[in-house]
Amino acid sequence: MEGMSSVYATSDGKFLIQGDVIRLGGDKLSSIGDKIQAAENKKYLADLNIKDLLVYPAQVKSRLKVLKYVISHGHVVNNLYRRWKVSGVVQTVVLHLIKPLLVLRFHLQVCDVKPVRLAILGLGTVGGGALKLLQENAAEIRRRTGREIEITHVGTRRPRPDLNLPASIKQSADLLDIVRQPDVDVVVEVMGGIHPAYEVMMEAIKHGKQVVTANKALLAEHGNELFKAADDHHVQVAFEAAVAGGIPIIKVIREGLAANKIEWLAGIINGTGNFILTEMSEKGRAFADVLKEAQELGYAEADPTFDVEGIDAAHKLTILASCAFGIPLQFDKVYTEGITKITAQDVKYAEELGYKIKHLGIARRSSKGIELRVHPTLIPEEELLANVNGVKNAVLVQANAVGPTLYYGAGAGAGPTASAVVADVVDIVRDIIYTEDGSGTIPQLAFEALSDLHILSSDEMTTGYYLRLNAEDQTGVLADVTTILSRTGISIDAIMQQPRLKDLIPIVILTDPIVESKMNEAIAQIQALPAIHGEIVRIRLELLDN
Ligand SMILES: NC(=O)C1=CN([C@@H]2O[C@H](COP(=O)(O)OP(=O)(O)OC[C@H]3O[C@@H](n4cnc5c(N)ncnc54)[C@H](OP(=O)(O)O)[C@@H]3O)[C@@H](O)[C@H]2O)C=CC1
Ligand SMILES: N[C@@H](CC=O)C(=O)O
Repeated sequence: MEGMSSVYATSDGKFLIQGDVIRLGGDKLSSIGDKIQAAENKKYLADLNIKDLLVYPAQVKSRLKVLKYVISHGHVVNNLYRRWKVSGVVQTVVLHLIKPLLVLRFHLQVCDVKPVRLAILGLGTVGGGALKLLQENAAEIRRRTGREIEITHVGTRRPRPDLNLPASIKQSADLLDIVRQPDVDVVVEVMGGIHPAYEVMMEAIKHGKQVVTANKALLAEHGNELFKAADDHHVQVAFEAAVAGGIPIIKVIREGLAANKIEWLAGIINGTGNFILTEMSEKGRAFADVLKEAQELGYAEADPTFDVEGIDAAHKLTILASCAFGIPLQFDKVYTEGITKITAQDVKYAEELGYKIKHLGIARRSSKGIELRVHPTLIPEEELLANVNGVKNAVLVQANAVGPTLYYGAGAGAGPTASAVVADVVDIVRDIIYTEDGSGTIPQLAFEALSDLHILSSDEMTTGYYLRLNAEDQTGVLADVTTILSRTGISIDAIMQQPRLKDLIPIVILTDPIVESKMNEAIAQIQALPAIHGEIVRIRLELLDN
């Protein structure tokens, strides 16, 4: 038995420890060491009502810690008191339970086996999806957590008889009241928006409830306050669903890549935007028509300008960067550009040069600080990211030990997002079972301490460029343009003259990476040339190769 790390028990009254021994409940303890056979220990163990106990893998390492655990869980012990009519002080009771196990180098946790109770706030695409998933996969989830999950409340703005909810689930529009209820352990906030979501989440945290949310807007803009409040109240705010839908990218960055220094990440992180770009470029469909379909499919935000103007991607990038670099959430410092200005003409020219235009969120660390930017980007057509289409998202992460890794999957929609929401619920149920207060063992934003690294302004960011200008058909114009670029220190990677359009010659130039302030300077000078007409189009370009 020595060195054995885990203790297991079933909740049906039969209790089993792997290895040499053990069975409790109706049966007597048998064939353990001398010490556990001592009359005193035997008495307490034999008297246990095992139905009320679960025993889990070793968590506590010392007798002192065990005592601390017991004291902080007085309510559990009090239940045992009542049920077993045991007299004496709490610590004595539990020490007697624990003593034989310590002798054997096991560690025992005494837990209530009541279901973990959820309140789901918002029953739209994500909330409805989560409800369905919790019902459909209940048995599998129960097998994973070892604990029943029961939905006790749903928060809706209007009654939803169409959902045929069981009578045991209480429905209310008073969200603050729901999160104060004693029969709620975990609040799942999937209604979106800043208000009243912020107030409701704060109230839940103050009442010691664990929180799961898909609300990237709220986290990106008020996450620093919310995570602090959660830390102060020893609860978690879990948010896997807030970034890249069903891709478990938060877990990857926070846990899977924890040994690495992350250098940069670049991702397609808005499903609606990628769906629109794909349908437009592959099927020639109109922007408004595809957006309408994305809304019908449940992909778009309540306000779809968040999707098409890059705000949703900026919210997500804020969260990703915080977890990747250990910095506070700083949505206001993300350079943000959407997809509304991408034209079929630029998509065609980019393709002729061997590039695809994708809407990317990029977070990169350099010696000068951190770049946070969201914008349409030319990327080489052979890059995997260039071939991520429709509602799919993908995030490429460059980290110093593992190198580049790529994560791909559905970025929006009921099923994929519910998958992430329910995975967070599962993690929290496990934490409720295994940790002292359910507050979890992993820092919410991946680092124990956040550092205030400098976030670069857009002027300080460095990237390659695609420029399109319309020039009069005159000798010397191209020479003037290239002279300005070279005087500003910008090196040209490719140059392409297109057939005349309405008396003007479209000229496309690709440049090597250059700091944006220099590019602004060059564009201003080129724009001032008398032979250049209309606004110069600039799209950033990334090779994603370092
Ligand atoms: N859709 C997706 O693919 C994804 C969405 N998310 C995020 O998940 C959250 C929910 O999105 P989604 O499900 O698409 O949104 P929906 O608009 O489909 O659903 C939101 C639900 O919340 C309800 N609601 C809104 N405000 C309140 C309120 N004050 N009181 C009670 N109920 C309220 C709405 O009620 P009513 O029906 O009355 O309007 C609706 O049922 C958002 O934060 C979103 O950004 C994250 C990842 C993917
Ligand atoms: N509107 C969002 C939904 C998921 O986050 C998107 O389209 O990506």
